[in-house]
Amino acid sequence: MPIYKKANRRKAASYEVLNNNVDYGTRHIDHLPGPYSPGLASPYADRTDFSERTRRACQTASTSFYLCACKAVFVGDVGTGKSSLVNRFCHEIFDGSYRGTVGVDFEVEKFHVLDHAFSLQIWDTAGHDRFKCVANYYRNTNVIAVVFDMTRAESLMNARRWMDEVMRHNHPGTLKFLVGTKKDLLEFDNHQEIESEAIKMAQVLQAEYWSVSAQTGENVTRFFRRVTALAFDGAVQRMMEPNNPVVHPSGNSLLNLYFLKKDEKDKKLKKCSFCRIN
Ligand SMILES: Nc1nc2c(ncn2[C@@H]2O[C@H](COP(=O)(O)OP(=O)(O)OP(=O)(O)O)[C@@H](O)[C@H]2O)c(=O)[nH]1
Repeated sequence: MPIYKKANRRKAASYEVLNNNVDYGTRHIDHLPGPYSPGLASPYADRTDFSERTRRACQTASTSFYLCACKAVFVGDVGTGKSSLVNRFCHEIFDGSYRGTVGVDFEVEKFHVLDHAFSLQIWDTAGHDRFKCVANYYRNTNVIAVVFDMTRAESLMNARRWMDEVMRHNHPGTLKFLVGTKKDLLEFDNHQEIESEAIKMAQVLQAEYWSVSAQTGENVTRFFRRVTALAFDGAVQRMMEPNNPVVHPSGNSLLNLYFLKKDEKDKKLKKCSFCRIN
C-alpha cells in the first residue's frame, strides 16, 4: 500500500507517492556516525563517538531530561540544491524541476538519540538576493550548513560570504558544515578536482566537508545523522553546564511554543532541562 503525503507544504500543492523504502530506523541513533571521510581534516574529526559525559548522562537511570529542538540553518547560492537536500532526507523525494524557495521554509525531524527524543529544526533559506531579509532567521542556530553546487565553482567561492554572514549572528561554537551537492552530475575526475578545492575551503571555514547527491540520495542520510548526533552531543553538554549563559537553542520563541503545545503530554511530565521552561 503506497503512502501518500503532500510533497511540499509551500512549493507544491500536489501529492506524491512516497518511496516505501524510507528507512525510519535512520532516525534512531545510538552511535555517533563518522565524518564524510575519516582521512579528511575536519574540526570534528576526533568526534567519532558521543562524549563520555553525554553517554553517562543518557544511560544514568535517574537522569531524565527533555531537550528543546536544535536548529540547523541551510544557506548557499540560489539553485545550489538546499531544498532538494532537505526534501530528500525528510520526505524521500527528489524533484528535478526548480522552484525557488520564498524566504525561508522549515521542517522538523524527530529522532531518538541514545534513547532520548530529540528534534532537529531544519531551516531551508532562499539563496536569492531579494530574500536577504531572512538574515533575521540566522540567529541562535546550532548548526550551519553552507551548500554549494559542485558543478558551479562560483557557488563554492561564495561559501565564505555565506558562512561569514550567518556567523555574524552566532556563537563561535556553532557546528559548521560545507556541503557540495549534485555529486551525481560529475565524472570521477571532475569530482576529485572540485573536491580538493572544497576541502581547502572547508579548512578556511573551519567546517566539516560533505559531498552528496539529492538525486541518488548518496550520503544524504549519513550527513543528517552526523549533524543530528553532533547537535545532540552539544546540547547535552550545554545542559550539564548550569553556570554557562543559557543560549536559547532554537532562537524562535513562537516555534518553541508550538513544539511545547504539540508535545503537551511530554510537557506535563517533563520540563526542558536546557531552556528551563516550566
Ligand atoms: N542532478 C541533480 N540535481 C539536483 C540535485 N540537487 C538539486 N538539484 C536540482 O537543482 C535545482 C535547484 O535545486 P533546489 O533544491 O531548488 O535549490 P535551492 O538551493 O533550494 O534554491 P533556492 O531556494 O532558490 O535557493 C533543481 O532543479 C534540482 O532538481 C542533485 O543532487 N542532483
